[in-house]
Amino acid sequence: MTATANRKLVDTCLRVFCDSEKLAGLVHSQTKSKIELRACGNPVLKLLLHLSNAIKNREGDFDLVVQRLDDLIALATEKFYAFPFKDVPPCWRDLFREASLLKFSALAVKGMWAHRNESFDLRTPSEEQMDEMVKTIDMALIMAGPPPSSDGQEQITSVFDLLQEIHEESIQLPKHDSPRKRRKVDGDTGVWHDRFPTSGVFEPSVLKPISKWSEPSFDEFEKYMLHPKDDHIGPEPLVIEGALKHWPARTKHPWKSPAYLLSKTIGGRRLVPIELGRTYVDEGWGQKIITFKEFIEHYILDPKSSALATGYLAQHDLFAQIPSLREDIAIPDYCFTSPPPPHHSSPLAEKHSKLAPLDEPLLNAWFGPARTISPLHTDPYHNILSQVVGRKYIRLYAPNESEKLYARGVEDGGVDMGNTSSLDIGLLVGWDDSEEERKEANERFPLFQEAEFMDCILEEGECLYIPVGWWHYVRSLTVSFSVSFWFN
Ligand SMILES: O=C(O)CCC(=O)C(=O)O
Ligand SMILES: [Fe+2]
Repeated sequence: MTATANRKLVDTCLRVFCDSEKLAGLVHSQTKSKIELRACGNPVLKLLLHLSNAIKNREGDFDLVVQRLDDLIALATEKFYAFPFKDVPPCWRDLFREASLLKFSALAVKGMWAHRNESFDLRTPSEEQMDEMVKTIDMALIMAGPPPSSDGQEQITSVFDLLQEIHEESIQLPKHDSPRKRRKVDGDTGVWHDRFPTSGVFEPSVLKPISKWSEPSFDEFEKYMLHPKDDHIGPEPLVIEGALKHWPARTKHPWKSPAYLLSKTIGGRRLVPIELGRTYVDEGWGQKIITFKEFIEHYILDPKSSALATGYLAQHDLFAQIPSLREDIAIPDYCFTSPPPPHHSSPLAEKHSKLAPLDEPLLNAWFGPARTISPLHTDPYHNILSQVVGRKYIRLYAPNESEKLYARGVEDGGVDMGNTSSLDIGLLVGWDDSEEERKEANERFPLFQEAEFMDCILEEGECLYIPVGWWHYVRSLTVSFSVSFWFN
């Protein structure tokens, strides 16, 4: 019941997020954080403690408390721009996270606790208050990363579960309302569609089809990898049919249904990072963080009329962020086989073979409209790319074709793009641009046409095994949702 969820949520905020001892720990910890935060002035930490007490004791003007917390978040954000993202000193991440959790607490207490006495007014927060709460805590996760302790991570997960519960409770309509009305989430189109459109865009012909195998067993797949046809090349890509049959995402919890995805994301309020622009090597490419609902509404369901750039939720660990979606899928057994070391010798292969073994496969979501393009690149892991919704054209080149594929190098700013090719396959093959442009591009990259490839259209429900180091170019033909499982 919402009342219980409300109570638990407020309790977590007051007991955990506003815990002065935890915040004081930040002040007194012997880490670099302390020194750096001290350098910017102990007042920052004092203010944090002061605001936390104000929330805990429900003293003062909460709007003002939120404003001061916004100032602290802005101070931390400024530092995020002063460093490459991965080098942002932990203290600024800590400040961002703690100030955000306090802001969340202030919003939650304000939205749900009406009186200043010990009894709850069991009020359901308004839509706007829910929007603001979810945004605040999701931004903290995305910008600052999850809290370092597993306790801290569990607390955040349970807060999202409670918010989900409160949301579900709030959309329960009285019995006499029709089910049709229940699904109404979108003001413009009235009702969310029950499934994403299946219409497609231009479809390249498959010229060198990759072999297919229906549900190989664990042993059969391991043998396939260990005893390749050509010893110089090693295991080749393989389309695996039937392996996703039992995934809830393909059966009772259909990811092809926008309404289902929205229901899992607190009514589409969860934030996701989106890549914008044709491909990540194009000029003008960028990223932004938007709500799941905005993404589905503007970039997936209505990509043309919105006149926006293509948006792609690409290479994002959505399942760490939303664990209930993780329950709709299963790591394919194939990821637990022991693949052979790279068969070819190259600096890239050397780098791959030095990577520490993963404890668990790395999961990533790839969700977007028709015509997202992942340019030709390699990854340092084997991959089972699983197609949950829609279809994709995929073209692969063996590692020993690398000289014909014009890998980029270290670019301005020191970013190593050695795993990404300079080639725009769509342009070179003539799918996307004029004949003249195609010719010109081929003159610039004369070896490209000699490179041997294999290709496929990965259909809904199929997986593609991509061996480590193989170049791949991926182009969605319809709305598409794939999950990649990287393993070694
Ligand atoms: O599906 C895509 O767009 C790219 C997938 C990919 O590159 C991968 O899973 O490694
Ligand atoms: Fe990849």
